[in-house]
Amino acid sequence: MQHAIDKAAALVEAHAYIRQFAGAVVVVKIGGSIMDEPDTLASLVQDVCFMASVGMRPIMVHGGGKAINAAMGQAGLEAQFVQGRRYTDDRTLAIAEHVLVNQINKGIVETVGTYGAKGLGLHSLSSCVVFGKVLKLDGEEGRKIDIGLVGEVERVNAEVLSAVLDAGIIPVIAPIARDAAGGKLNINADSVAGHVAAAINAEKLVLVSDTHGIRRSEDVNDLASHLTRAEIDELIQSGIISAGMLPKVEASLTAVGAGVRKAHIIDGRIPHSLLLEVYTESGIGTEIVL
Ligand SMILES: Nc1ncnc2c1ncn2[C@@H]1O[C@H](COP(=O)(O)OP(=O)(O)O)[C@@H](O)[C@H]1O
Ligand SMILES: CC(=O)N[C@@H](CCC(=O)OP(=O)(O)O)C(=O)O
Repeated sequence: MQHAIDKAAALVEAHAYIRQFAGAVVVVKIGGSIMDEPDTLASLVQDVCFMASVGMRPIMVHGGGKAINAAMGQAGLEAQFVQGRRYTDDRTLAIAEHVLVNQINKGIVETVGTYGAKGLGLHSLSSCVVFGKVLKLDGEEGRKIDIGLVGEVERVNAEVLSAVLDAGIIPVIAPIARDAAGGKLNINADSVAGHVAAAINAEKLVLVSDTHGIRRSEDVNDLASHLTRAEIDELIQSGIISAGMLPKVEASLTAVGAGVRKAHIIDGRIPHSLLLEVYTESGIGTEIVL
């Protein structure tokens, strides 16, 4: 009996948040790091569909770095990353687009359908909503680092996104952008999510990855529940925040800097971590604040 009463209490707790977030846009970025297990991905998509059915307006942005690595390996190419971004030549771009758009995006849209919601893939082979220019990374002594056909976001078509949301459809965005000349650029999916959240004035940005949160030291259990821009800068300088975490903190700061109320990094391997973050009092993961 107590178990049943606890379940009802969880629903009542959720009710307050369901009312608070009615109509609010939340951008959920799904990292390739949690896509190994189809059940984990499906459960996350189910959570997003739940959010839509209780009145939120979720937008999904997905990555797929691990799957691209595997496809590159099969093609005899070695993946190289600089500051969390993949060095991308023509062949790599073609592989990344195929994996991200034809496999992952398509799969997520189909899964949305199985949970009774409607998803629409927005990407380089359909209606693209993300436009970019070539990204040059900052190197030592003011030098710029060229990593090929990698982009940074210049513009997000928020009008198209709003129209899709107004139609009750969940946008599912893949991180291959168009450039001004009609070419394509590979953009880190966290960066895309941060700019999408900023452009559409989202309430929240949630980056779902394979870590309980951001480590503050070498100790894997030393996780931060909150981090400010100054603390993040220090952790980058000391090398504690590195690799794939770099674009996540940058994206979170882009979003909160533009007025998005909350940016979170949560662990998608915890069942229903997304619902726990949005609909309960006990926040999980790391929240990035200004
Ligand atoms: N300070 C840190 N705290 C937590 N994870 C970190 C940190 N610095 C680097 N990382 C790495 O970032 C990874 C997440 O980035 P990434 O592999 O690109 O994930 P995703 O595919 O979800 O975008 C973690 O698994 C971890 O290895
Ligand atoms: C330029 C760049 O790095 N693009 C990423 C796009 C996919 C991505 O970001 O996937 P995750 O979210 O799984 O890391 C890449 O090629 O891996």
